[in-house]
Amino acid sequence: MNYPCTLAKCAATNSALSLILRRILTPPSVRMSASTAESVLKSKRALRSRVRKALKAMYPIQRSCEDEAIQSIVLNSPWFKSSRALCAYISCSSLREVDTSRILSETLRMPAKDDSTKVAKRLYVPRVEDKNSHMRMLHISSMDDLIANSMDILEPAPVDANGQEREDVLQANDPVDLLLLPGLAFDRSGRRLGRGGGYYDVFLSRYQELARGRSWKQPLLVALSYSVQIMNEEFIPVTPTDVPIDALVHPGGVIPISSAAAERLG
Ligand SMILES: Nc1nc2c(c(=O)[nH]1)N(C=O)[C@@H](CNc1ccc(C(=O)N[C@@H](CCC(=O)O)C(=O)O)cc1)CN2
Ligand SMILES: Nc1ncnc2c1ncn2[C@@H]1O[C@H](COP(=O)(O)OP(=O)(O)OP(=O)(O)O)[C@@H](O)[C@H]1O
Repeated sequence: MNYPCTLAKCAATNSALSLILRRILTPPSVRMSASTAESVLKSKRALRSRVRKALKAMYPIQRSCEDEAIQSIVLNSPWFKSSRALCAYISCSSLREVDTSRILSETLRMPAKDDSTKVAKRLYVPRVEDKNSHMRMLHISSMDDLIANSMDILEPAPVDANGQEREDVLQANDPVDLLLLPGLAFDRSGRRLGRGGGYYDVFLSRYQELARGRSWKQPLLVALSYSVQIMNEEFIPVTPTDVPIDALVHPGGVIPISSAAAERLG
């Protein structure tokens, strides 16, 4: 019996198959030559490892100051206050991600009946479905809806406590107006480097296609970034499938990038 070896072969076959499938499904307009793709992949890997080190080197006090500043900027902004439905990540402190806990609890808090300045919001959070860059955004109504996955990131189970399937944002009747994105590196021109799974890029391109098909306004893509994660322009390597962000929130403020952001962020 040789289970681990068989499993390893299966995994290798699966990943080869998924590469072939991606090749077939990716239109020629977004393909790159094999050698360019390989060199971009290498530079992405090198940059990820550099940023991970920089994040690990941050003093905890610096991190918590930046977490507070970034969350306050989001919570006090008119574009967050007026949003009715959003997707946000559940931050993972061991990955040194910008904390979203205050934003999430504020999003889930129902407005007081006599408070006309706040609107009730619908919240969708990520759930990884498989290793082929497949992630869904599922509706939650409480932080108690979350359990830790194998990567130690909190995520919702597909069904709620009453046995009801959670709503998938791609199946919802109404659009989301805002997405709060994690990542490893960002720049002022809208480039974003993720952790390498392709989960967000695949999800974002699907959501944008859905919004186009339904003639919905595209949601604002806002990334949250510590100071050390902001790179000089053109430094982050990009491939045609990388989805650009609309705005960047860092401890010093908001950087509007796209024209949609300039309009909505003022
Ligand atoms: N909070 C949060 N949730 C998320 C994401 C995310 O980036 N942050 N994702 C966004 O995709 C998806 C999960 N993807 C993930 C991809 C890699 C790792 C991770 O642990 N990466 C390690 C390196 C692992 C390795 O290379 O061996 C790391 O980055 O240090 C975690 C989640 C969905 N949920
Ligand atoms: N829209 C897409 N369709 C098919 N494959 C994609 C798409 N977007 C990304 N990928 C693939 O996913 C893999 C990882 O991509 P990349 O390194 O850009 O991810 P990332 O931006 O670091 O991660 P994430 O998007 O999860 O934050 C690559 O093999 C890439 O080709």
